[in-house]
Amino acid sequence: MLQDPHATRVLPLSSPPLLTCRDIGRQFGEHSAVSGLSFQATRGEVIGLLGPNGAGKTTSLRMLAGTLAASQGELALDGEAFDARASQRQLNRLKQRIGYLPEGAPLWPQLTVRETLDCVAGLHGLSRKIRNYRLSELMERLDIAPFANHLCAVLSKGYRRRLALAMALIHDPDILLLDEPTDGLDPLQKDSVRAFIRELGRERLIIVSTHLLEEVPRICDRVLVMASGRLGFDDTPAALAAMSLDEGILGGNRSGYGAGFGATSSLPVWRLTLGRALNDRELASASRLSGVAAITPLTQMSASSAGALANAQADVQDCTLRLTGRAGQDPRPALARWCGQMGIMFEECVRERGDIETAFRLLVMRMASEQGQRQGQNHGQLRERAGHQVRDHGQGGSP
Ligand SMILES: Nc1ncnc2c1ncn2[C@@H]1O[C@H](COP(=O)(O)OP(=O)(O)OP(=O)(O)O)[C@@H](O)[C@H]1O
Repeated sequence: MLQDPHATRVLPLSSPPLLTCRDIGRQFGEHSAVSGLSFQATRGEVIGLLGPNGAGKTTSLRMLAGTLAASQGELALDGEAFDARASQRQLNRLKQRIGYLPEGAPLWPQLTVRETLDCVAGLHGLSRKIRNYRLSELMERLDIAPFANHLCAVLSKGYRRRLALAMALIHDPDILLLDEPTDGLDPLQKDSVRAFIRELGRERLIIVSTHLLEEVPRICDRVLVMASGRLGFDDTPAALAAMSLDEGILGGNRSGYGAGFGATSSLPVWRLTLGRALNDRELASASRLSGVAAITPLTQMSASSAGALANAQADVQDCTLRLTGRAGQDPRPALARWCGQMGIMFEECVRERGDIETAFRLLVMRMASEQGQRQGQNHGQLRERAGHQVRDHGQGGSP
């Protein structure tokens, strides 16, 4: 679903939020890097944080990790304030519950892998016994044990990333904030780290910022999409992928027959191939069949959507249609019968689940255009206000 910027996702009563983020924002001088970020999250969730370059992902993670103060809004961990309202002592205690893997995490080049982890564990105040146990466990799990006595200065990029992940995990935090955790890893290690993240996510809250969209359905059960510092989407990876099937996402011209357009992302969709193209009367008739919410020849989709979906739909023919079912209903039996009566070959009907890359592109384009409109309105209001001031000034100054 598209995010109402003022709404906070409501969690079931059985799972109280571990993290509450209410309207937080961060300004750098005049520039607003993040604004109005609101969401709640709980233990057991692995959340993907997506967005184009400069969207505000790292700034958000830094605020959640407590390494960057928010300029506005409220943050809470288990209901306890984790922001300017809290004392330094409270903040330090709560920070112990968070593990943060920053982008390009710095390492001490003159320390070995083991010394680095030992040092970080010491900073977290872990006892010698727990320290040794955690160290061996993490080095084994992240496949860095063979490099335990190597200096950080000589580690390859992938091994640096694995060590940085071990550093974020050494104190067994409840919340893990990972900024591009698989960056620089080879394909096998990517798979292994993704499996590890899923495993860790069973008992923790994990927020992962990534540009690797194929990673999202594999490790995340929820996705937040940001653009220009704002949150624009908060739902499951499947719901995001399904948005690529929703022609209405760009707010373009809808040429479908029947109801349901603009809300298709939550409805089942099929790609239907018939023996011949349908004329307008036939399309109207098919759209009234039981279980059909909408039926549209793919070639009639709006130019903007067709352009954005060009890769997936380069070969569309007039006899290929998008069939959208009503919620909880299967439109195929009625449609197959209707085709039989009309003497039209019902060639193929394939369920479409959408693709996350197309959906992401469409969503970000839409968010950018909404942002442009907002800025246009703001400029308009500013111009209007300036006009009033000039007029007021003129009136006040006239004799
Ligand atoms: N310390 C800073 N001082 C000034 N501007 C900053 C600072 N940190 C971030 N910004 C700006 O805030 C915006 C958001 O940056 P941020 O790094 O959070 O984006 P991002 O989504 O993580 O981007 P990327 O995907 O490229 O890593 C950018 O315009 C960036 O230039």
